[in-house]
Amino acid sequence: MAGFRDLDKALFPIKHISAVVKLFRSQLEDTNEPDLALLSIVIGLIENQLTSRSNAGQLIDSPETTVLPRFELETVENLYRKFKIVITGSVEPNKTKTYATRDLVKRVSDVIWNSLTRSYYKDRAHLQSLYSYLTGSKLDCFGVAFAVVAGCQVLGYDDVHLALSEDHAWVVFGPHGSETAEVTWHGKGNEDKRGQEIGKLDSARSWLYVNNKPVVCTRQMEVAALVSAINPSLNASVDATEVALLQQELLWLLYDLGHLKKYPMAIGNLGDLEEISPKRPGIACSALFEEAIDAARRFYNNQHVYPYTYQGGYYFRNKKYKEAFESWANASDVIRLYNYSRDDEEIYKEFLEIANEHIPYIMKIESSGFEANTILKKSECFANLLKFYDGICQWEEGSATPVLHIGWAKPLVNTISKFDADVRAQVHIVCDNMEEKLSKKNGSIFNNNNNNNYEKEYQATMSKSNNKDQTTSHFYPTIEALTAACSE
Ligand SMILES: CC1(C)CN=C(N2CCN(c3ncnc4sc(CCF)cc34)CC2)S1
Repeated sequence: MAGFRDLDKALFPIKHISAVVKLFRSQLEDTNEPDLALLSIVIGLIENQLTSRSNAGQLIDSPETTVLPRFELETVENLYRKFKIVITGSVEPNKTKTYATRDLVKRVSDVIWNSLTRSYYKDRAHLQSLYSYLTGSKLDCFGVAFAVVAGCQVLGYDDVHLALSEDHAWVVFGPHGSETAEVTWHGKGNEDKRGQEIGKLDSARSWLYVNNKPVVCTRQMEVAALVSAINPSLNASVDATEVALLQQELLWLLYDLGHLKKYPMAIGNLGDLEEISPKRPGIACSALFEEAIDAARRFYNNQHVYPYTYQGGYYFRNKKYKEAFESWANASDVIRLYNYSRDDEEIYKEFLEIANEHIPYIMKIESSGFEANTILKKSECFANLLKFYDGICQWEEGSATPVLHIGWAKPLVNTISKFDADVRAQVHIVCDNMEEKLSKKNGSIFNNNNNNNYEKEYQATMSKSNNKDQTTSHFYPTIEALTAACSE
């Protein structure tokens, strides 16, 4: 581990954002073991100081001139030392340079777990860093997983790494990261599974474990995870701009060093920040959302949903409704292969908001009669809408827990009825991929899909369906399910 070196200490007392970027740069460039505990304490200290005081609205213009309250070296050193003592006081360091064991990982998780405050509001903001852990004995579920990895780094286990799905975090360890272990809890009222292997049971088919295509972090990607977890919010509606600027600068540093290449959500986070306040001429935020999608397609066999909802949300906010429908149809194309389980509430809420808030809002605007080239005349919009709803129907099929209810069907029927018959008639539905559909029933879909055939399949489909005069949409035979839902 790089440790807290004299050249890092020389940057203190920290008064500007640029000094924090320098600290991160030296940790990321000078060593292949950036010190997770040090960086998490520094970021947590800054975030907590700047989001607890009422200093909203300070004029921010650049990383060099934005004045931060002084962050003293001594404060950071004391917390850093405290973390080392908490960890090495309970678990013996790895003197023999061996791989971590399941027992070791579980013991580090127990040290963190048993030192947390008995009961507190787990979803509160600013509970993700070691600063929160060391000063308030509180961590959120991501923060516990991160703290376990930072603890294993302190003990000298460089094989223990953070594994991230779109709504959960765990660790990998052992030769080539071949072992997995739960180290934190997930969701409300669920018994934690700490110490157990990942996704051996039916949970393997839930979105929560992304069909065993998690983002497995390097140390540098673990730094990207702590930077992504920075939460600039002062309250529900106001952000501390200097914290948002710091997060954006650090994400660009990680991007430029190549550490976001396999981390779609971090690229998406940077895209969201760039939409609000562009810092990098030449890289539009829309290009970042596309980059996140490409990374998910290339490295995670297109099993992640969020890259498409980052992009769909961007198009929606910018009134590009035709493009938003396409992104949301692609998001639905991912979820359809999963089985919905009780652990998947977060993505359920995401699709519910798109289907029952965003799409009805767009329909209202587009049918107000003042839109010249309204999307209601575009067959590809209708096709993408059907594909969006069809994917959700397929998600439900074969799942123990139902997804759709009458609350979904009303906006759905209302939306479809807004398209004229002649527009609907232009959509030719080709029912193919029957074998893919059937194999989902008996669970084999996740086996042959593991050979990452998404890229080949994607290219083949794209080359086939580029005829201009009509919209040929590749659907799966659940249009019946869809129309049945409509007639309810
Ligand atoms: C399109 C969206 C609704 C916008 N923000 C989204 N996210 C915000 C940032 N998120 C994340 N960003 C970076 N890394 C991670 S790891 C993780 C699972 C818990 F550990 C979540 C997450 C989660 C997803 S998805």
